[in-house]
Amino acid sequence: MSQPPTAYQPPPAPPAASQARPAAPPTRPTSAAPRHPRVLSIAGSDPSGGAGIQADIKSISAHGGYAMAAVTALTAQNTRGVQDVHVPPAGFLARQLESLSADISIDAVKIGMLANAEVMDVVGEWLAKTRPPVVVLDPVMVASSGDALMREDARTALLRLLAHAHLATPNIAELAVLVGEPEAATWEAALQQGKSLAAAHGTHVLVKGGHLDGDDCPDALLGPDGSVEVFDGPRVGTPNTHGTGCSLSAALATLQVRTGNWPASVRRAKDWLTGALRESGPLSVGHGHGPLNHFHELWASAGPAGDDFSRSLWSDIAPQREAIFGLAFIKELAAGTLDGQHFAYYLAQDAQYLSAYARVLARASALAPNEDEQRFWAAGAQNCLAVELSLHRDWLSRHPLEVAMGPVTRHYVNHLQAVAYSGSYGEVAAAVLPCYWLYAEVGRVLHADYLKHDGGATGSAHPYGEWLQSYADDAFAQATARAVAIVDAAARRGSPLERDRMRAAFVQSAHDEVDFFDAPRLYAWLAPLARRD
Ligand SMILES: Nc1ncnc2c1ncn2[C@@H]1O[C@H](COP(=O)(O)OP(=O)(O)OP(=O)(O)O)[C@@H](O)[C@H]1O
Ligand SMILES: Cc1ncc(CO)c(N)n1
Repeated sequence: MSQPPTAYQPPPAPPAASQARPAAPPTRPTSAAPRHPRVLSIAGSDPSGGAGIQADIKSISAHGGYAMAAVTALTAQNTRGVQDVHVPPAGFLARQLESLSADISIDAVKIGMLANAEVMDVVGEWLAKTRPPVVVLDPVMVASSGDALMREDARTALLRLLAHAHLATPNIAELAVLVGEPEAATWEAALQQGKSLAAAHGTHVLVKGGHLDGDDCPDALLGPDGSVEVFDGPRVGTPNTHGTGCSLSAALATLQVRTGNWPASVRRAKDWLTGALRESGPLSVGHGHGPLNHFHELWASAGPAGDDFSRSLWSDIAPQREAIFGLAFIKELAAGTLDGQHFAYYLAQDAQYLSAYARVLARASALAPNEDEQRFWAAGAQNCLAVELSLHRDWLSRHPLEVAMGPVTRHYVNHLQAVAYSGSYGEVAAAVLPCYWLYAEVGRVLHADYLKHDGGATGSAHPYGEWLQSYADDAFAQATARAVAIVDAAARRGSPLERDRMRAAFVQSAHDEVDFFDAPRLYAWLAPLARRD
């Protein structure tokens, strides 16, 4: 049997000591590898998108390749099984393949479902002429559902095709058909069959343990020289195994262009596949064997879309939001029964806080990536100083109490200043957000409550009515919405690590907001000691 056509130089014989687990040499120099390998899938169509060319395109793309597809057959199938197969004339497949090789450099080919011997021979002839540097043959005969995808009389044509492949990836059943033996009942028996196939056809064979029982799901790479390398992996408890073989072989073809090393390609592809099985649940496709999540890595690291990030922040601080409305300070403020000393302490601390907060907003303004956001934060800083401080001074003039910065205010301000000093723009924006957002929320709820109970009266009956009325302010609600949108935009631009830091800064500030409302209960009694005349 002739060696498959390949672009690489034959490797030197491995030293005797490494005979048991030889490291396969690179099939091509990595430095020559294209940034986006151009990978052709020659396979059948699975309209449900989990197997066949649809899976191959996703798998190639997930590994950074440019995917192409020449369709060998149309199947009518879903996650429950294959209902029908239509095979277009083999001559037209030949036309597709010729069109591609006439124009495009093909770095790797993955071969999947070939419905009959004529189709196999067309592919074999094209491979013999084109000699792509990487050819992976997945000898698709039956799908996970057990439905036959290839007629038995095509077996010999498939064996002929093996001569053009660098790697074959049969499952246990397909392996048995290829070696002409009964299906292996054990992993060891499967390895023996893989060894003899690799030796007989001068190619690498990946024996896959997917169809065996056990907690593990090993695969093994058998070299034409008798080498055996086993790749352990956990068995993922999921019914979503539709297209595992297609996806694995397409990933291997793509990775091999980059690594030039089959064991390295198998290790990476297997780890990726395990993750794709683990993360398959959220896709919710069909009622049978659902598809894998080909893009689980990309989607996990992709920036959150729209307002997804701020929504998740808001739900992260659900306990803090609940805690605020359970505080005696908030309940008594709403009811008008709050101790005047507590209220005065709160106002005095708020004045202290706002002056420090204005500096942190000024820092956000300094870091802002555009003039719009620069202006927004600068206006916020100005507003804190000009409007809110004067409001509090008016109140404080009627509640003459001046205290030094209390421990809770100090804690909150320290956190904000630390982020302002060393954090990114996104972190600063996230750290200042709870002050806007929780204040707006508390204002909205207390104001609505106040209107309900006092019927929108002037507030003379309610000792804090005037203050509560000023609390819910449309302009402030708008500024809050803008701050939320800014944080979402920063999260989209940021890395996963930065988003984690933004979240941590945000949650810490929300904690501090709760404590801030609770501080009068704990520290107002100290205030007279700090009174300055
Ligand atoms: N439940 C599982 N957990 C982890 N890995 C699995 C699981 N099932 C299959 N695999 C892995 O998926 C890959 C494909 O193996 P499998 O034996 O299922 O191939 P196949 O039968 O050709 O696939 P297909 O179902 O697409 O025809 C192998 O790497 C195998 O180890
Ligand atoms: C088109 C096609 N190819 C391969 C498989 C094997 O999973 C399938 N189910 N459908």
